[in-house]
Amino acid sequence: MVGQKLFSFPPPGRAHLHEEVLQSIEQSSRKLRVIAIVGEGRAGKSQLGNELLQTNVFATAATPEAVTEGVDIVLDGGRLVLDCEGFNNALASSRLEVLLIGTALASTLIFVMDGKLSEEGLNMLAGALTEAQLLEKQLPTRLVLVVNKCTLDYKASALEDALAKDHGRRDSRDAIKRAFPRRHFVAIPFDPSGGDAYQQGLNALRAALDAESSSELVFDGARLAGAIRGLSIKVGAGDFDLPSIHQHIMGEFLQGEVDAAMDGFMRRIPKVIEYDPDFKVDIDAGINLFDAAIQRLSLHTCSGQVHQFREQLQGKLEDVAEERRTANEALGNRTEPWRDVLRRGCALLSARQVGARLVVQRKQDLSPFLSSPSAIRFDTPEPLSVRWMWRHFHPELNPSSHDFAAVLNQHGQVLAVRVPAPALPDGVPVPRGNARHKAALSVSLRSDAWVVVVSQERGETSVACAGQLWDVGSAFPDDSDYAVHEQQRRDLLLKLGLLWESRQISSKAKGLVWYAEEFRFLVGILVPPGTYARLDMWPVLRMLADAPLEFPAPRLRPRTGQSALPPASWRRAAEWVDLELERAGLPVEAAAVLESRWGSDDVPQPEPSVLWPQPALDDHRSRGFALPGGPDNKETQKKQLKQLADNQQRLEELWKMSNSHGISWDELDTAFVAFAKEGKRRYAQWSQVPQAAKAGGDSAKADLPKAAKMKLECEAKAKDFYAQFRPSDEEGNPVDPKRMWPSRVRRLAARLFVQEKKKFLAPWAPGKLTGNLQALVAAKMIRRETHERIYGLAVPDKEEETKEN
Ligand SMILES: Nc1ncnc2c1ncn2[C@@H]1O[C@H](COP(=O)(O)OP(=O)(O)OP(=O)(O)O)[C@@H](O)[C@H]1O
Repeated sequence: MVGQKLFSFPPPGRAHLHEEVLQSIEQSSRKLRVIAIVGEGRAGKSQLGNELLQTNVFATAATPEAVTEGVDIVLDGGRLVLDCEGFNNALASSRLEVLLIGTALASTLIFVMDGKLSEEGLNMLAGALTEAQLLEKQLPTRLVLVVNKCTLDYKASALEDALAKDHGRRDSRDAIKRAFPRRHFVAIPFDPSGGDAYQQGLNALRAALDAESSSELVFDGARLAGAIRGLSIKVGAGDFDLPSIHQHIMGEFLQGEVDAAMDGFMRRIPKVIEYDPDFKVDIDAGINLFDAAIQRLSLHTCSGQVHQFREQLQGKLEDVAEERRTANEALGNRTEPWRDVLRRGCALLSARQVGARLVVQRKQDLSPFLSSPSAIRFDTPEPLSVRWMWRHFHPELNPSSHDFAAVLNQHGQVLAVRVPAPALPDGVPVPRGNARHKAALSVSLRSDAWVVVVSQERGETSVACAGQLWDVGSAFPDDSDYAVHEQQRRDLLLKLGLLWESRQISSKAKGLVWYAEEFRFLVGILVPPGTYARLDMWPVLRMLADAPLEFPAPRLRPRTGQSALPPASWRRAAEWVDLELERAGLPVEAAAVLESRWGSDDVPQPEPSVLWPQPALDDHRSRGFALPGGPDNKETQKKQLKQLADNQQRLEELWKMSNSHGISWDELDTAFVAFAKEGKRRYAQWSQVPQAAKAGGDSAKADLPKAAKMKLECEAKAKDFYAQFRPSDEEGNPVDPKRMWPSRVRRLAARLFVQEKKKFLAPWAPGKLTGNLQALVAAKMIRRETHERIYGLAVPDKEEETKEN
């Protein structure tokens, strides 16, 4: 460890910063406290520095000439020790700059006086603090005042006693007191041999340095290096003053605290993994971290600057909170209410073919568009409502404005109206559609805003973003199911994918949040919230993102309702046959001993007819003949093989002879009757007054058959659906949708009713009886044929075996 020169004063005497030395500070990975040793010339400052570091790093000599010139430094772990040139040696140049540099940078200032606590020394110290502004912006520096080479017997309270004296120069004493609320006094006796008394003095100095060190200003290396550079520029230029230097260093320090609070906050903030309906980000936690640091250092006196950095922190915290909130909302497929208002408004306008253009502000400021003379800017943003949209864009109600755009802020409030669009840039192909579409495209090319356009001619809603314009079809969904069609959805995603690329969003996770957000916005204009939760965009988004996501997709609900019944024969024939063979004790995987001859010339299949081919029966007959597992002795195996060959032959005869064995006429009859009876009962339930209500004769509604009740229900549903698009009448009361669009309501109600009826009577629909009976016959035949296969074989059924023996 050796002392290195940080500042020197080559002729003509301007401060010179040694960059190579500064770099060692800059690269330090630790937080640094700065101990600056300043004071009178030849007072033994370098020697004290050596004693504190317990090694000879700073040059000392018993000469009258100055030994230390400029500022030497030693980096010792978390401590940066500054040994500064003395200021009042008659044999050296007196440079106040050095005193200023030491005072400005110090976390702890060791001020050394030679031999006695002198008035001149106190004045020098106060001289560095005289400016009133400095006192406003003081650094939280500690003072350790050392009288070195002392021959007098000072009390520990000597400094306080001296500061309490009134010599008619209260100013400098007050300055010291206010600048250094934490101060210590140490006297070190004159002793060239370094005896006990000298060592005691040094111990007192070390104790003073260790006391309250937690409330000291600390810098990280890079920030401290930045502060020193700034300082050197000011000192080098010669026009420095302490307040500005302090302000500069203070700024660096506060910036460090802002970053530290930000880091602490980021560690505590909840991670967005799944949608949390109670998601909340408490930005006060981050502010509190900053406030705690300020309080620890008693920095209240520099309130102006602290306030400024506090506000900067608050801004950053709000940005993070907003980003997390958006991510959470995106995961939950939620949307703000205003988007629903916008969607309903567009739906109404497009239904009535009223043209409109709305610019929705996103991150980018839209002020340049609003500065046009025709634009009307609201002092307080107006809330958006369907009624507002209707009145504003209707050409008869508002002839002066309907051709211009209305601009909304991110919260869906109207910022300005009558906003004209800039011309389309050269070279951009003119989109189909009218002037509104061109205007929308042009705004979207110049900002990140979404522009929603309702076409007057076609009554269609389109959205422009980042120079892309696409129709979202009629926002008035005619389909009672509200679903966005698969193709339409793919189109949107594809276009969003292009946008994503064009935005060059670097982080995948951030990109996905953005993506989800855009998607939500777009779909939010198409369909009511809630219904599009099932559009299930996550799989698509994951497919698009080739890198693993930072947060997983929401867990998909496990599939329920899997039927315990054998699968329907006509759909999953092979599975049904497997189950049947297994039930009879025949291993499905075992290699067949005899191949099936079904379908060969010897055993031909029947001609195709209404009932043939039956897939399950065909599959069953095509399976090879296998032996059930049994005792492994040769005698029995031979017997078993013979039996199997007999079984096959017998079964083949059956195939040729009989077309519907295994089921009796009676069984078929019973099945037919059961089907018809159940169907009749179900139909009665649908179309007749319930028996209980007939007997009881209670309220009028209970008397109605299910069909009539359903009719009323469907009508109400249809009305509900159209109610969301209805405008209000002159008094502001919502208009009855049945009066407004009678035929639309009637049509939708009829369609819903037919759907319900189909659902209720589905199992008894025409053709179902044939299907049912066919399945029954096939099942019975397969059962009978399985019995033929295992007849006489040693299936793990002991009784059969004994019978044979
Ligand atoms: N307590 C002490 N008792 C006796 N001698 C001392 C004591 N402290 C320092 N000295 C001696 O004083 C001399 C000057 O010390 P040093 O070189 O450390 O002074 P300095 O303050 O660093 O000088 P400069 O202002 O030139 O940098 C040295 O010879 C040193 O041994």
